[in-house]
Amino acid sequence: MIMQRVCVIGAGSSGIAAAQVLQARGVEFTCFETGSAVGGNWRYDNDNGMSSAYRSLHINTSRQQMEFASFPMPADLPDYPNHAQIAAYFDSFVEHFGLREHIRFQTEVTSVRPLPDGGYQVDTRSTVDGTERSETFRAVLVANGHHWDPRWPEPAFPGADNFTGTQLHAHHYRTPDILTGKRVLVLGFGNSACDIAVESSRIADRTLLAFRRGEYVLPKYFFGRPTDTLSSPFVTRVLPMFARRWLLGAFLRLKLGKMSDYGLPEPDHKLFAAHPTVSEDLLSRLGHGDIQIRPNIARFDGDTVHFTDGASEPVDVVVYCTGYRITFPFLGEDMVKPVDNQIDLYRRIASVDHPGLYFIGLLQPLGAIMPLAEAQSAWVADLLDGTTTLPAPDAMRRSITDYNNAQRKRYVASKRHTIQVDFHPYMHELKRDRRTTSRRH
Ligand SMILES: NC(=O)C1=CN([C@@H]2O[C@H](COP(=O)(O)OP(=O)(O)OC[C@H]3O[C@@H](n4cnc5c(N)ncnc54)[C@H](OP(=O)(O)O)[C@@H]3O)[C@@H](O)[C@H]2O)C=CC1
Repeated sequence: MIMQRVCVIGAGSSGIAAAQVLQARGVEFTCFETGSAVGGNWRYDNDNGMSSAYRSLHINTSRQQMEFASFPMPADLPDYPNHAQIAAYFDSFVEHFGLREHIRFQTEVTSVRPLPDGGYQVDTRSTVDGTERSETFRAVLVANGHHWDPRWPEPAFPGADNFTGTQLHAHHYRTPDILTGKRVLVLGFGNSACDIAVESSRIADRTLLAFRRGEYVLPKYFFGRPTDTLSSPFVTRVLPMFARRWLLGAFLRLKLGKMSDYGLPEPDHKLFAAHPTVSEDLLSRLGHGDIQIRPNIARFDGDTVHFTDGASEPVDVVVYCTGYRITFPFLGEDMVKPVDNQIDLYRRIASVDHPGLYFIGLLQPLGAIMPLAEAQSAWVADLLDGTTTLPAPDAMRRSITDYNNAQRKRYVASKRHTIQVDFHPYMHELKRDRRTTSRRH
């Protein structure tokens, strides 16, 4: 039997990007989605249970940066749309390209197994009536997202089990009413922590923001323009990293001063050495005294949180904004098992050991994922329709090692920095690959 079809797992922003590209390239495919709608993380209260979106969520990359190249966002949307506007955009993307009929909704992928003669067996289960099905595909594009499986502090803080207050992860946070009048502690210094601390600071009795490492808090605007529009393929080509670092550092100093001017510790790393923390509001909430800074949690005792500086105070609610684990429940551990979020893929897309297994949108860019997922899908489509081939496995492994070494040099060691890419250089790398008939190391 000749397997023609390709499987796409997930109909979030990356899955629908893949679907559009495959359809345009005439590659037959079926996309499976656990929930009843497209949009993944950007679908508030998604019935697939995997969205981490909270009611007040606005994207922190600009509309101009996040739109698909094949389908611009409506120009009347704000610079930083909210989740409902983004989900509506994805709905219209799917309608425009007629992709809905290729998406099998309310169908969970339970297992993906390689077949002895190539291709994959994909097992699914209907979330409506439990019907199970097995089908074969010549390739699998995994687009199940990486912001849905909450990472709780590892190891848990001593005494956490007996803490008498409420503990929740940012993944489960939806609306601020649960914080009203409470003594709230938000842990972490990523974008979830900033958004939730700011929201808490308006209604809680007291808001503490605790973290183990200082960050640069980037504003959403510079010179009246969304911050990420200051970068471009031209800028990243002509200015080396040290020059971009110097320039952004100078802009930041001019606009905001130093982080310590707001009572924050100065970061112990250079700019661009951590995933950007973007907030227009955090610094002013600190200035108003409505958020107070604390070091990391050391332990819990009843309703009291002890911090690493020896201080302690009573807290009612702890919101863990400690990031997410990269997991693939449908892939056997013998296939792909990220350890501490480390996953080795050629160009952050292709499995070396499992030909035909690709990952779309498994990236954390300095920029937005959506156009990169679209470009990755075109890169994969070249392989699927035979336009190009992959390099030899050894060359791919060398490339992966180079990438991992560069990551270690560039970024603060953290489980949140294993899949980072720079938007324009990565886009350029994919385009350069596509211009060659055989992918080189
Ligand atoms: N508006 C938007 O568009 C938003 C986008 N996002 C995106 O979602 C993704 C996830 O963001 P987020 O949820 O903030 O998670 P992140 O992984 O970005 O940040 C996790 C934070 O928790 C800290 N942390 C982890 N473990 C511990 C621990 N045991 N003790 C103390 N601190 C710990 C990390 O510190 P360390 O750095 O030291 O590891 C880091 O500060 C990011 O890509 C982010 O940009 C999130 C929210 C809003």
